[in-house]
Amino acid sequence: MALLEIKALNKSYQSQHVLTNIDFTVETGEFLSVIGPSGAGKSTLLRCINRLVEADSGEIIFNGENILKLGRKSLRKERANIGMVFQHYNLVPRLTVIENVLHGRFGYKSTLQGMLGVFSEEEKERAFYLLEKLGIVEHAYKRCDQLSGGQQQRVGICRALIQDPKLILCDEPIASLDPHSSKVIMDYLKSITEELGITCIVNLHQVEVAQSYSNRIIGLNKGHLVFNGPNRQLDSHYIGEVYGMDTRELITV
Ligand SMILES: Nc1ncnc2c1ncn2[C@@H]1O[C@H](COP(=O)(O)OP(=O)(O)OP(=O)(O)O)[C@@H](O)[C@H]1O
Repeated sequence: MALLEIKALNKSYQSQHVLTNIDFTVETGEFLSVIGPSGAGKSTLLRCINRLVEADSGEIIFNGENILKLGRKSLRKERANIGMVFQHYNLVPRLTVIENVLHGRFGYKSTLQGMLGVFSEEEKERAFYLLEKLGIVEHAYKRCDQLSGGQQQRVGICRALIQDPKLILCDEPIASLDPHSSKVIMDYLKSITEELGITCIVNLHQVEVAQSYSNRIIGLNKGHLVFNGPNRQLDSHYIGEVYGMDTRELITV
């Protein structure tokens, strides 16, 4: 059974169709990129999956449950299985790295435990292990606003991983980073998928990054799914379909 199955998903804002009849499935362990021009609906698609944005119709079957039908309590439980990595990191800048990572456990805590910052020794050990794995353990007690963008994004990935998720949604995780930091982040995301068996869906602006890291690519154009295939199949014809222009033009953009 697929880990995630999206069926006839629709989303509009006011009268504007942002996602139209989207269908695709994601298997466990896949590294899937979503590409498309600005405004194509990539972020909206990702946010519908964990219901940060409410879809209008369709089904999102994750882990055997239709996410769109879940009540508040079951949604909270299922969301713990879905980590999210954001373009602008979404960390609490005045808190330390380790505190930000532990925030990833909030989905498993009562409100009071969360407010009091009650974490087990096991959770703290896991947080240090992940920081070590992502090469930033020496910054554990620094405030997050003292770190570079690439380091903050690694904190964001640790926060997602400590949830122990089955799926990680990454919304343009490298859009604010320089080429070197972007490579470091993409390499980490890829190795996480391979080593921990976590499925990754990554929104990307850069076609060549999608081609070199993904098993499969999905292309959106104006809210329509216009490509869904293995990365090697995304040739200049399909790139033109996704970006809605002559690909010779794309090379000069
Ligand atoms: N909260 C909102 N209210 C109204 N319209 C919105 C809202 N969020 C997004 N949109 C519109 O929906 C469309 C798709 O936006 P979305 O952010 O999903 O695209 P995207 O492909 O992620 O774009 P980008 O690559 O520029 O981030 C855009 O036209 C956008 O203006």
